[in-house]
Amino acid sequence: TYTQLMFWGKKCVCVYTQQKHKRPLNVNCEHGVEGVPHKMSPEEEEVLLSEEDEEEALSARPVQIVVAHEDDHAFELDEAALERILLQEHVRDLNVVVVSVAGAFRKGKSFLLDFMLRFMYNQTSCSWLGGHEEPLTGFTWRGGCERETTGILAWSEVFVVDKPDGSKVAVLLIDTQGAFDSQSTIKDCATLFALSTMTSSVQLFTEYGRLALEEIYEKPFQTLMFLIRDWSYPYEHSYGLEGGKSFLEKRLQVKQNQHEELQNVRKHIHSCFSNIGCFLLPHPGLKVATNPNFDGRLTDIDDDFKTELVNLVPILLSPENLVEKEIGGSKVTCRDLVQYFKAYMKIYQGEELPHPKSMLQATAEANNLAAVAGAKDIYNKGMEQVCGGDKPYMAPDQLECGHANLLQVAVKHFRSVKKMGGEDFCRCYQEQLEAELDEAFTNFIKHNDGKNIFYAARTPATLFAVMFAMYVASLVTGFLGINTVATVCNLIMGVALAALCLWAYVKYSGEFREVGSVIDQVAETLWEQIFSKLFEVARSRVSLDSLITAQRTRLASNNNVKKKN
Ligand SMILES: Nc1nc2c(ncn2[C@@H]2O[C@H](COP(=O)(O)OP(=O)(O)OP(=O)(O)O)[C@@H](O)[C@H]2O)c(=O)[nH]1
Ligand SMILES: [Mg+2]
Repeated sequence: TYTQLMFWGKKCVCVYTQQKHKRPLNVNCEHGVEGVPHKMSPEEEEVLLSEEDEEEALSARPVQIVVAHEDDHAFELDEAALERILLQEHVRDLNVVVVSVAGAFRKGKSFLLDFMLRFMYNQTSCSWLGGHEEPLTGFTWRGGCERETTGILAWSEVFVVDKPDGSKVAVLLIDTQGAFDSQSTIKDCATLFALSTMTSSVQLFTEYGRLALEEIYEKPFQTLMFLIRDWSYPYEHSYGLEGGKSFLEKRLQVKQNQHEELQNVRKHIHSCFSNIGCFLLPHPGLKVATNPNFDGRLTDIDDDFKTELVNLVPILLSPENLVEKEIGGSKVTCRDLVQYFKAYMKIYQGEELPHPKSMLQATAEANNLAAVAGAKDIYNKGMEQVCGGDKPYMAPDQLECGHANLLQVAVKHFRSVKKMGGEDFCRCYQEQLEAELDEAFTNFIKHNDGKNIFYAARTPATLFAVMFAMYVASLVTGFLGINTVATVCNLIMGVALAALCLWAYVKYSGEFREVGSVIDQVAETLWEQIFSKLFEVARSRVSLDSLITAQRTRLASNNNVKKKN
């Protein structure tokens, strides 16, 4: 599932109405309570610091994957951090479930994610909500009216969950910078919404969804869950999923007298998501909202809120409800997700608000790149089996045969993956794949050659052979009295000897490597021009002999048959 949660409160709606072009669904709810500024004493800060240190030491923690640069409103993907999380051996090939929370700032997104973390860590226990006096930790949250989360963070531990159908999926939890704070521009908000959730900036998003639909005829996004907090009308729509459903149905109704823009949003949203839900969550109580010393412990939270939280989190995260993320109708693995992140990030580097079309192109590009990466992986794994580091040297023609087979398998895999962008677009990536595999093959050849002891001994052997040939030639020519030729031969022998000594020194010391490689190159040329040709002649003679013998035996057996007849 690419599950999105969106937060709406009264305050957020006010901000929306001021930005009339970015106006999303007209979801309203009142009593949006803003947290109270929490001024920390130096001692508290110290405690916090030491807690931070402790957290650093623990392996599981929030990791910044998209960094927001305040001065120039730019976002930067920390590729290394993202890869460290998603390319871990045990998850990289699993289909991924991305649960991300986006919405207005200061609405308790990080706070909610921390309860999700508790669920992920204690799924099997019915008391996953935690101890009554236990402070809430995980993604950093706090009270106050200043924003806390910036950029995008992911939980460093990707959870591996067994689904009831026996498959394993990887669950990634993502926290995003809140939108509509006083420092962010509209582009910042749109970028973050689109990046982390690809849903929350409704206009950009629904437009993108429509374009994507033209091409693949399937709903491009999976689950969108509106989470409405501090719901205070349970007598009209009850708390939870049922009440949320009836409320949302009312809000998503298309009416004749509505502005066209509002009508479009409502029409598109249904065609974009396979599953739209809404959950009405009660107010967590005044201690949560106004007490600066509130640390997330359950005793300070209202019972109604806790009851609904226990209903909400499993709806999103229990194994039977986890649906893998799909793009263009095919499931996305953790490895693929890295490509999508990179591709989407690229289009947000420009000055302008990204055009929906470019987002579609980026998806198509990432689709193809992910398929290329998958195919390359199949090829590399296969070649490792054929001629990996622990395998002995193999004959070049056998190696070539292995390469040709695996190339075919890899290309077949690439073609079988469902991709966007059309045939011509895919062909470019197929060509890229083939070129990359050819390059990989050259490396495999070198690696294989390195294992051939004679290959390593080629340079000294060639030099020895030159010396020997020159020695014999100088003896013969000296004997015949052609002294000039004998001297030249002696000279060449001397040069070959000096080259041999120099080569041995370079190999031993690792110094003057350029000189070493020149000697290697000269020796290789000599080898290829003279010695390998000699070998070939010898080999062809051998095969000629064997051909003749085979012919003779065939003739003999023919004669025997004739005799018998
Ligand atoms: N009124 C209300 N407050 C809540 C709710 N959930 C959490 N809070 C409080 O909201 C405050 C902000 O929580 P955060 O999780 O840091 O909020 P955020 O949305 O991540 O904020 P940014 O990272 O700044 O965007 C905290 O004091 C929470 O105790 C809720 O359902 N209703
Ligand atoms: Mg936050």
